[in-house]
Amino acid sequence: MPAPPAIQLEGVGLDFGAAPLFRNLDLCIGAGIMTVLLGASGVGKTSLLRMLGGLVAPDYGRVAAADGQSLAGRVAWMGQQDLLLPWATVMDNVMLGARLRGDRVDRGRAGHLLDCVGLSSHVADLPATLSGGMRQRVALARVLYEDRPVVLMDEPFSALDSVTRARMQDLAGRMLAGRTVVLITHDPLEACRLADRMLLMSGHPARLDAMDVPAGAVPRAVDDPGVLAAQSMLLRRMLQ
Ligand SMILES: Nc1ncnc2c1ncn2[C@@H]1O[C@H](COP(=O)(O)OP(=O)(O)OP(=O)(O)O)[C@@H](O)[C@H]1O
Repeated sequence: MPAPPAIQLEGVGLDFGAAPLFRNLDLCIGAGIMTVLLGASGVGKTSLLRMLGGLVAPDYGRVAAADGQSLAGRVAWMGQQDLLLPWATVMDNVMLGARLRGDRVDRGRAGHLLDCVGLSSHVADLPATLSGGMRQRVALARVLYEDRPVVLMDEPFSALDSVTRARMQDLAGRMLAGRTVVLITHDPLEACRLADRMLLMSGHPARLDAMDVPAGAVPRAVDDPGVLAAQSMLLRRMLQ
C-alpha cells in the first residue's frame, strides 16, 4: 500500500442556505491514524467527511492531501447507506469497485473478507435477502477489499447488534491500522475503542475540540478500564 497521507483543511467554509456550517476551519487529519468524529445530529459531521472525500467542495478555503498529490483514487468510502447493487450477489458487491474500474478481480480475497465479516455462507445471496446489519457487513468487506490508504466511514456499524458491532470494531481496528481513517460515530464506546485521535464537533458554525484518548493500541478491549472510564467522561461531555 502507498504511504497514507495526512489531509489538510485550510480556512474552510461551507454554507447550506443562510446558516454557515463551517467558517475558517483549519484542521489536519493525521496520516496513518484513526481519527474519530463525534457530535450531535446535524452538526455537520457527514458534510466534513464528504469534503474530505472530495464529494462536496468547500465554499471557501481548501482541502488537500499534505503530500501534495491528488486524493483521487486513494480514498475508500463507507457511507450511512450501504449502496449495495440490488441485482449483484454479495461477492460481486464486494468486488464492485474493481469491476467498475476494469481491474482484475480477486475472488479469493473477497471470499476471505466475507469470511472475516461472518458472511461466508451468503456469498451468492442478493442484498435484498439480507438484514440491515448483514448488508452493513458486506459494505465493510467492500471497503476492506478496496485496500486504499485513506478510508472514510460514516457510522459504519450503526445497524449492528452489540456483539457483532464489537467484532466488527475489532476487525476494522486491525485491518485499517496504518491507514488514514476518519470514522463518524454516535457511540462513545466505539470512539474509545477505536480512536487514535478523537474530535468532538459542536456549535454553528462548527468547532472541533480534541478529547482525551485512552492509552493502548487500537482496537482496545471492550472491558479495558481506561476505555470504560473515557467512555463515561465522553458521554458526560456529550450530554452537556
Ligand atoms: N446537500 C445539502 N443541502 C442542504 N443542506 C444540507 C445538505 N447536506 C447537509 N445539509 C444540512 O447541513 C447540516 C449538517 O448535516 P450533516 O449531515 O453534515 O450532519 P451530521 O452531523 O452528519 O448529522 P447526523 O449525525 O444526523 O448524520 C444539516 O442541517 C443538514 O440539513
